[in-house]
Amino acid sequence: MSNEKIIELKNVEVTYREKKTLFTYDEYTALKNISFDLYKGETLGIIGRNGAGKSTLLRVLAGIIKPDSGDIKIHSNSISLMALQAGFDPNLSGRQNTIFSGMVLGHRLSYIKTIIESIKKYSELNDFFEKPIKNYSSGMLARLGFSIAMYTTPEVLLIDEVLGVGDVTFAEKAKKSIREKIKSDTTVVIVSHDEAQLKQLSDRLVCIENGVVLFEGPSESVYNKYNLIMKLTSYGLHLHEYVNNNVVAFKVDSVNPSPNYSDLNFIMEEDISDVYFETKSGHSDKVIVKDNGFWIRMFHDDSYHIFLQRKNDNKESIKITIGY
Ligand SMILES: Nc1ncnc2c1ncn2[C@@H]1O[C@H](COP(=O)(O)OP(=O)(O)OP(=O)(O)O)[C@@H](O)[C@H]1O
Repeated sequence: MSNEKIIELKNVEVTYREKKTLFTYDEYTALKNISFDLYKGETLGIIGRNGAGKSTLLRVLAGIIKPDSGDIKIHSNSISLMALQAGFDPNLSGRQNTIFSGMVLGHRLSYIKTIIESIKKYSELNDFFEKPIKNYSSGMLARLGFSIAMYTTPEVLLIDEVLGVGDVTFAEKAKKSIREKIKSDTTVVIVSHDEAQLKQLSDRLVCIENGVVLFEGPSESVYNKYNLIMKLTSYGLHLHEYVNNNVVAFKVDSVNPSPNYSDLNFIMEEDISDVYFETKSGHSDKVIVKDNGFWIRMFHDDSYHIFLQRKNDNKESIKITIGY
């Protein structure tokens, strides 16, 4: 990874508009105030639950969607979005779509002709490669998209949920190829629900929730915070706010819910000296920290501001706000 920025996003906002009646529209803001930079050669993972805005973000990075407001600077003319059914013409064959995709990526026809048989072989589509892709299954489409991206070597490869495509053998082959791309100069952005694998492959993770970047930073740290949200929400609790400086990781180790309260056990990755909380209803107290973990009892009719104080750092406290 270098210090050279390949894509820069500043306060990007995207709103989908669907016509309702002649004069009215349904609007949905899928991305709000998104700012981050993508660096040359890095592998960035994007995590977030269903509907968080991940695919929309990839489409913005690919230049397919223009932001409604904010700024995007793309310093590359070779970006490939690998997604199920991205940018293919359903009436053209696999071969014709391959040629078309290659040309969109800036390759000459003579060059595409030298790699097209390798793409066909890699895709394992055999005779289907010559047939219109409208007859393909979603796994076959993904295999075609994947194979094209592997051989046309874009400078930036955006991968949307296609790591586990096809049968087990193809999926394994695909993962191996991705690892090779990651080792090369290619800049890779991956969206996947296989979070453990995402953590393994990525240098950095961005976690989005409801269209905003919630956390961004080293994979392990972001992954742990994301797990925290998942765990809290699976028990009906909401994480309202999280304020820190990006490097602290913590997870909820166990939760014992009762009808009136949840006992939450937080485990911290680094040295904390103090924890105290305040509730919306005005209750506040100190919490005992032991082996970098602490329990907190959260009553369901309140929400909690939890302040974590790091050891050797008197100035900075981390604040999380959780509640129903
Ligand atoms: N073309 C569209 N028109 C209207 N709303 C859309 C459109 N595409 C996406 N959305 C909405 O925007 C939000 C973000 O969608 P997006 O596909 O980016 O989420 P995602 O994080 O990729 O989800 P998933 O993990 O389920 O694929 C969702 O609420 C979705 O319903």
